[in-house]
Amino acid sequence: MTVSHGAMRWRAGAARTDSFEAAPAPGRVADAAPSLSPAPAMPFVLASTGETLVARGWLESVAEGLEPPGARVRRLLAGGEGPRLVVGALPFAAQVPAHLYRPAELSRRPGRSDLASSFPLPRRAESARPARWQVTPEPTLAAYEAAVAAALVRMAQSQEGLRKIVLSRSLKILADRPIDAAALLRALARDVSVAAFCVPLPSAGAPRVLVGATPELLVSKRGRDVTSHPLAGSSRRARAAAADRAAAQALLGSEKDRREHREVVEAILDQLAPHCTDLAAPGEPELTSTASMWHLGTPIAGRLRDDTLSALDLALLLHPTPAVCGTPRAAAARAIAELEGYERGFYAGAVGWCEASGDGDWHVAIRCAELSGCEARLSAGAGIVAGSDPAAEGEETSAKFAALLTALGIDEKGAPLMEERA
Ligand SMILES: C=C(O[C@@H]1C=C(C(=O)O)C=C[C@H]1O)C(=O)O
Repeated sequence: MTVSHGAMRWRAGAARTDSFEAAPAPGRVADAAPSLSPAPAMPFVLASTGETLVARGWLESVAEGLEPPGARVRRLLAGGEGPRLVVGALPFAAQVPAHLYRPAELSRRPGRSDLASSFPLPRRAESARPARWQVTPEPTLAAYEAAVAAALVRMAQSQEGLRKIVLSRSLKILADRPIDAAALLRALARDVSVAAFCVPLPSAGAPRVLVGATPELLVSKRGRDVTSHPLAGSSRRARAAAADRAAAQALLGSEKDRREHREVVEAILDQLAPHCTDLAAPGEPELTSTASMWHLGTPIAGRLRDDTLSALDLALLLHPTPAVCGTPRAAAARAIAELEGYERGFYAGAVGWCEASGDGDWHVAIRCAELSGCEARLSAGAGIVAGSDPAAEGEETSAKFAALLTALGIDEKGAPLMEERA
């Protein structure tokens, strides 16, 4: 079988999963469904604490259609050859198509594998790493703070009960050489408290990939057991132990952050309740940390009443939670579209996998960057509620950029970090 799309043609029958050749005749390309993808240049990788999943190659995309994505995935996985699972990414906005595909090869290992040694990802020579970086904030920090102020006014005057809006900003990065997605993934994966991921994205031109390291589990399903671990309420970690502990305690005691957090937990419990028995969450949030951030988190667990909902169905039910959108959802999404001033793409969406059995994991796509050649776009957001301070929310987004920027070896202005210069 040969499937064509964009500028590449991939032979599913070929022994290697990542071989592709030059473009077929133009007429053939025009016929192809827009959601089809050529063989990705990078594998799909999801390295969490529970499992490391690497999916190479590409057999078939989940085509757009009138049926809900969960039903289309079930149909795709009902027959054919290859691993009986789909991998991919859900965008933030409902009007952007999801990117889900069946890979050609699958490797799954329990626990967190060392990506550097376990998986031969392409390596680039030291001399080929970028030396100069240009970082352009989109929007600027000042414009972001003005948007936060506007969001506070909008909530205060809201007729729709608008009480949380998650506003983000982005950094557009241009390097003097192509950015090495595999090196970035390996650097991010050193923080074992996060799920490091790499998702090849559809592209008509240069390969595009979403790379990140998220601390937030949207939903996981094994048999009838469902879990979620929402986060909301954040503080930058400090280098000195005493200051770090103080930052954590201040976060735990913050009424504003607890209110921001409760919005997410209540929304997830409300969405899951009709489908679950034994749905449970602790009444108080817990502290959870990454290498650079403290968050308030709540582990949620339930048991599905019946097993017809897949992990993907559940992800689509919950997404976008108030951790990345707001409450009420529709009004917050409208406010985001009007106030943010850029397209989120797959940032604040979800990345994960779903098998034919319905089991699967979906993680919230934050602390990530879309890479293509010499370019990257990083995004970071913060939940705005009554009592939020625009400057503090701006600083929170800077703190959230730190994981990606550190892994790239630069600061928010594009200057090499001290460790990198040494
Ligand atoms: C939106 C982001 O993070 C989300 C927002 C948080 C907050 O507002 O405190 C915390 C964790 C995430 O749920 C991001 O990292 O870009």
